[in-house]
Amino acid sequence: LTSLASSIQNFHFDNVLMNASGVHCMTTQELDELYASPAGSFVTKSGTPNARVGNPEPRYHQLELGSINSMGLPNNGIDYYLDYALDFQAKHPDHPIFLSVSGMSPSDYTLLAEKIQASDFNGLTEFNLSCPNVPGKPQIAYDFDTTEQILTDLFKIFTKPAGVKLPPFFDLAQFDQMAALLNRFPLTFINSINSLGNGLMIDPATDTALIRPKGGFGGIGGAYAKPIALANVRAFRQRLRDDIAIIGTGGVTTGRDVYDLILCGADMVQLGTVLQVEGVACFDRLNHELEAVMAEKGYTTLDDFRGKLQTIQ
Ligand SMILES: O=C1NC(=O)NC(C(=O)O)N1
Repeated sequence: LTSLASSIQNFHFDNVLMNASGVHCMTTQELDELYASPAGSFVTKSGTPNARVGNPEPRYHQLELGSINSMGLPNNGIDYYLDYALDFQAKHPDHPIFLSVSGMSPSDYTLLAEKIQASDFNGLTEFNLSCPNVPGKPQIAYDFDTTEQILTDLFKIFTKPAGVKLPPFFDLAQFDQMAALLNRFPLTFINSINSLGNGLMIDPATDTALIRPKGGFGGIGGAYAKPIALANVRAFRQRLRDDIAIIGTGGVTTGRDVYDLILCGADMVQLGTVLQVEGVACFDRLNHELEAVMAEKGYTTLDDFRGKLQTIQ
């Protein structure tokens, strides 16, 4: 699979696995480790206009079937990640990477876009429209009007490869509405899904919420998220323009889960909770497990089965 070429438009990645923003990507050291790993590419922690401390701890907890987090966008600021990206691309011109950015208000997205547009960054930019964990702030992409405004303002000035990180949707009319909106913009990709917003889990010994922020409310990731991730990838693949690539994120713990996201239409696959739990060893394990599933089916490339989910006739 390492020779596998999966492309997002003009970009070619030597394999489809990469980290999900927020996991193993806060510091230059963690980003360097991702480059040194078998991951095909990597994405930075969402950079905000100014560095942020984020929410009070405990703000992350591993669960039996996944994770809960209410980090609150702690990050070193957009300049830190942009500086890293510019230095990285000078050293590794043939290894395109993703810069994730998040605004604290709609106007922040234009500010972030202007900064990246003015820079020499030539990778892909992921505009995070779905953080569920900043107290008082909504998951932007649940508000269609605000999303339309942000994308309209953004694409007036941004001409580099861009995508949006979406929250999970749970209603077919919302898939229709969001896809119709996204199809109006020159997006290179969408990334679906972000964590399942505002879940709650309990410490059985103390009858207390597991994490401190927001009375214990946080985004759910891991195996719990798989059915929702599959449905969102499938629904957007069925509705989006063919030239908009889809990064599938959510619920991956085995190579079969990677296979299933690709079967639903994913061009690349991001790993969150499994990378947090297992570390960079998960990339080799999952690539080998994916290879085994493909071999079992007689497939040699992802194009043999991408988007070919069958339905019961
Ligand atoms: O977009 C995000 N999704 C999450 O699940 N957590 C982080 C965060 O809280 O920073 N952001």
